[in-house]
Amino acid sequence: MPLPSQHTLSRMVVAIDGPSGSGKSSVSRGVAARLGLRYLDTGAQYRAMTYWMLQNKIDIADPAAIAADAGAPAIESGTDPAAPAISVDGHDVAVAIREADVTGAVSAVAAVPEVRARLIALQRQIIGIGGIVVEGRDIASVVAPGAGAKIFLTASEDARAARRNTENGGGAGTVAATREALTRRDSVDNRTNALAAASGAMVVDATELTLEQVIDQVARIVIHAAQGSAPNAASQGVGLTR
Ligand SMILES: Nc1ncnc2c1ncn2[C@@H]1O[C@H](COP(=O)(O)OP(=O)(O)OP(=O)(O)O)[C@@H](O)[C@H]1O
Ligand SMILES: Nc1ccn([C@H]2C[C@H](O)[C@@H](COP(=O)(O)O)O2)c(=O)n1
Repeated sequence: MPLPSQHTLSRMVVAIDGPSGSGKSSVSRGVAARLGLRYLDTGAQYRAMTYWMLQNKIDIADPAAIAADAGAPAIESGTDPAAPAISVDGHDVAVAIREADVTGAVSAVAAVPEVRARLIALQRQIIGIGGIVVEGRDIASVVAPGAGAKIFLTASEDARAARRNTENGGGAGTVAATREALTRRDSVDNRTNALAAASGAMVVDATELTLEQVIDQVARIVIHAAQGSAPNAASQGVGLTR
């Protein structure tokens, strides 16, 4: 397959949405690295906002309190897929935002409209003229509805829980707990953003695919989109929503 011109790709916005643990970060970074694009993890920004709220003892059960401070933290995201970076008020929080306290609170913070308005504006500023893979929950539907390629990445709950459990170094006994936590977060997140494919998104089911196979499939979709042609969905095991 001929590659599109570098100019076309350099303006491309690739939106990757999907439920928790479906592989958005791993796939987005892999695709961005392969195609020479930037990378933005919007979930990390919601986590960074949540980290700041917890550090500053804001009551996360009180949406008005969260809203009042939504403009306070200075959040900066790096866009190198080889070294994703995130800082709050100048401090590197890449590790801290993955801790259980932030994971347990982030859905409540992300549901506050003032938080979303602030972070969506920041995301659009970073996206700029394009050349970027952006992952989250509302990228194709809200943040960048004009994205040149839209992917809804999914996988079965069992596969997502098993993969996350392996990542956390857990034994087989904790898969059920991981699955429950993941399902609970999806169900709260689903009230803020429907966890469903946006109009025009290609659905990629990663349940039976290796990470490398998913990156191949998504990179192919992006290249086809940049060439202005439709990929052969049937031969790639992907579906297009209209
Ligand atoms: N196709 C795959 N096969 C096997 N493991 C995978 C696959 N895709 C992702 N993984 C692994 O699954 C785990 C979750 O992936 P990742 O963090 O990329 O998901 P995510 O959708 O970004 O999650 P979250 O929304 O919670 O941030 C990681 O350990 C990753 O290496
Ligand atoms: N565009 C986005 C991205 C993320 N969120 C929320 C939902 C998640 O629970 C949380 C953390 O995201 P993750 O790091 O798990 O991908 O942030 C959102 O509402 N919109």
